[in-house]
Amino acid sequence: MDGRELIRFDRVTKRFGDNVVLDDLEFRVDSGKHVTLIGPSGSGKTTILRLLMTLLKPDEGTITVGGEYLTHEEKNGKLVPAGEKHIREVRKNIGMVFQQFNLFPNMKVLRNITEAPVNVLGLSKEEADTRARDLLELVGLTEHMDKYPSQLSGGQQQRVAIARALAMRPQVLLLDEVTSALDPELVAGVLDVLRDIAHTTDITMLCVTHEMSFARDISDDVLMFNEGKVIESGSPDKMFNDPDHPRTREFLGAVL
Ligand SMILES: Nc1ncnc2c1ncn2[C@@H]1O[C@H](COP(=O)(O)OP(=O)(O)OP(=O)(O)O)[C@@H](O)[C@H]1O
Repeated sequence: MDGRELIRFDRVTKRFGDNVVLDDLEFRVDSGKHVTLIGPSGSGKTTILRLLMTLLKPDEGTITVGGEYLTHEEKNGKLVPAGEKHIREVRKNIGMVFQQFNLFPNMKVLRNITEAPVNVLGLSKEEADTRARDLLELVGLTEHMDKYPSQLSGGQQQRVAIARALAMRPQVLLLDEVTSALDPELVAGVLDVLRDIAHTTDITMLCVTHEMSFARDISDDVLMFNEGKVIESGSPDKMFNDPDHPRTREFLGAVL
């Protein structure tokens, strides 16, 4: 599966009013790769993840995931705006973990994880339960499956959110600053789980983070964003030790 293009942004422009957030943006992510997006606040990193989740639409350009257009579909050889059904199908391939864990507060941990596999993928309750139990083991929360989210720490809630995203077996996992709402002592536990997933599964990851040592550990590629464009990309070794672009050097000098 490695080496095949999974995500493609083709000349994508996104504006909010006069603010051009993404400017004719081109980039690709191959299947199985772990890519980290870095760059100053406001450079458009979260906007990219939100476009992939179809929470936003580009003003210009196209985005494909697994060769399928996200916001368009082909009908009679023509590209037309995608219908709800098409968007739902493409979205099944994409999991996202947000800064705020966004768990269902009225459901116990196990049910938080089984809900979408049952309702969206049509798994039986037993199949979804087995899948959820395996994932709870992976994130180290087996003994908490009968609790409500409010009975867990923020770090534990975030690990449930990771398990919930993985339960859909997405091709790509989007991670948006997943530790930035956590107390410092809870960050390591969440990053350890994500390192484990990055190193033991073939899931594609697209990650926005300020945790540079984590980015170094898991990334195949690091993309530096500035003013809506990728101004430099490369291996973590290259990007963190010897970046070419002055703006990258300046940014990393400020955050490392
Ligand atoms: N819904 C929105 N309406 C208007 N402007 C928005 C909206 N969402 C984002 N923006 C603007 O788009 C720009 C890029 O935001 P984005 O959140 O993608 O940046 P970012 O690189 O993720 O920043 P950070 O590191 O601070 O999270 C910012 O100027 C932001 O104010």
